[in-house]
Amino acid sequence: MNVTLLQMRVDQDEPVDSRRSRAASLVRDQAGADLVVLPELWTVGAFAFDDFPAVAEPVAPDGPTTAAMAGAARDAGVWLHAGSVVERAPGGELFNTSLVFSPDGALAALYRKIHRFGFDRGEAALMSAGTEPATVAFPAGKLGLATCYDLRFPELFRALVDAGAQALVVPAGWPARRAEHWSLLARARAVESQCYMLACCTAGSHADVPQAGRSAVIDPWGEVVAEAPDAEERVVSAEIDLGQVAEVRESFPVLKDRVL
Ligand SMILES: O=C(O)CCC(=O)C(=O)O
Repeated sequence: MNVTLLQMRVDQDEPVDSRRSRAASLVRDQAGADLVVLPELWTVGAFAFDDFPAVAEPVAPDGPTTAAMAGAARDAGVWLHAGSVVERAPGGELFNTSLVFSPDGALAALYRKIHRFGFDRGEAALMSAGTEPATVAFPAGKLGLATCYDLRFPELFRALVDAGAQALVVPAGWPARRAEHWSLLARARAVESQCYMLACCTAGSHADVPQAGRSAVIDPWGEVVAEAPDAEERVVSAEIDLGQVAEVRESFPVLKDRVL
């Protein structure tokens, strides 16, 4: 199957509405792919905390990002992991919520980021934490969902493996300053989970935080199959075979030796 990561530029001088249209058109350009992935909080920028309340939107058919991404998935005929949005939940709280659409434009899954970044500031102060790990089954296999800072918490990935994930999808707005951590942890989670890793980060710079880019497709042996070389806007595509997950787990059965 073909997977395509859209490493979009998120710069604060581009209005949110025009970036939303641009994202929809980038997705439409990927007709023929099986799965397309966008980064974390690409509408506003993961570090543009001051703007979160103003862009917060419901996950509802008429929410602007839900509507645009459902339409783009349908037009392109692809499974779309639409990265994440600042969700305003019915009770008023904000969540960092990832959305997955099927090729008919239906919302197939949502995942509210469990580990919020910022310690006692930024996202951690403004947003509520999700509580449920999430997977989504699609024709080729099962995706496990996580978001950015979640990558630092291997226990979440163990839960996703136990739930049957064969590919882990991690949208991010990871800062360039810790780009080595991003690449290292993405590979580590692929190796320890014996899963594909689809790690899609933003490009550009917003709120004075240059982004890491370096989006990557990593196989269950930890080999990098495709990777953006930098933090420019890039389309990263790869052919993957989810059957390799079972092969790697059978030929090198470390997951069977888990004790805890
Ligand atoms: O863990 C990190 O270094 C970055 C995490 C982050 O930027 C985020 O979760 O938005």
